[in-house]
Amino acid sequence: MQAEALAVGHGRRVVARDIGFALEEGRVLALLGPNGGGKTTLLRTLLGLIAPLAGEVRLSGTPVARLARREVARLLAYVPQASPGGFAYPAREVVAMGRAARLPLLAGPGARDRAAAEAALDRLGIAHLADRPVTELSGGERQLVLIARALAQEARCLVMDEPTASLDFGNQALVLRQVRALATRDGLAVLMTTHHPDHALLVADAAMLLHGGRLEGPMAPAVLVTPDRLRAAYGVEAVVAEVPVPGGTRLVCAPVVT
Ligand SMILES: Nc1ncnc2c1ncn2[C@@H]1O[C@H](COP(=O)(O)OP(=O)(O)OP(=O)(O)O)[C@@H](O)[C@H]1O
Repeated sequence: MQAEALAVGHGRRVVARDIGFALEEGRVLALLGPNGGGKTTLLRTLLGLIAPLAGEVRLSGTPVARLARREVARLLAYVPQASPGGFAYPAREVVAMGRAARLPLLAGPGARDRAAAEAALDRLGIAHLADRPVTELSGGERQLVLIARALAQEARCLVMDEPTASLDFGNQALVLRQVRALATRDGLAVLMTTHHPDHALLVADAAMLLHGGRLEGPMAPAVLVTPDRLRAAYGVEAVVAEVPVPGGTRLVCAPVVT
């Protein structure tokens, strides 16, 4: 996926301009930014749901605007936030819904589609949840089901809207581990929005910060995530420091509350 000289917004109101980045296979790109900074607006533009106000988004070299929705879905899979509620479909059925873009219109899933759904459940280590209604799953499990649904779509690029939102500490780590593995092991291109600069440091190859109508980056997370930038974007003091972890050290970002 590539964005070039992109301006995004609603109607005639520009939310951000001069946006440029390329997302490559095998890489995780994190999109940071304060509430109202424009992350959702940018994601919706990348998905072809709202038109760019300037510039263009290309998928496999073709402008998204020239692709039909089903073609976009074959190249790009969207993973929404896991919200409670919804219908009590078994996880297996929810994952099989990811095949819709690959089916002839009005056709039900066939053996190949069922196999792709099973493979996606397996890949995320949630095959044992296949028959459980998604409404009875934990937030982390539900998020993994939604990622599996995107995998079943067999697109090479995943766009995730805050995959760790409203997850507890353990489930955040569980989902982040899978996000990293999807890029490293499966060679997928992953763009994820996050409210946690630390998550960008933890799993992303590159990070971008959207605020004040501009996009900073992409650049290495360790270069982007600095106390000065976090103060400017979020109005908060933060420390970024090396801490020992098994096998070495890593940069950690934490807010300072006085
Ligand atoms: N449908 C819309 N019509 C007009 N303006 C909108 C619409 N949706 C969002 N906006 C405005 O666009 C700006 C960016 O909002 P957006 O939802 O993209 O930010 P965000 O970074 O995703 O925020 P959050 O982190 O809170 O989800 C805000 O000023 C918002 O009020």
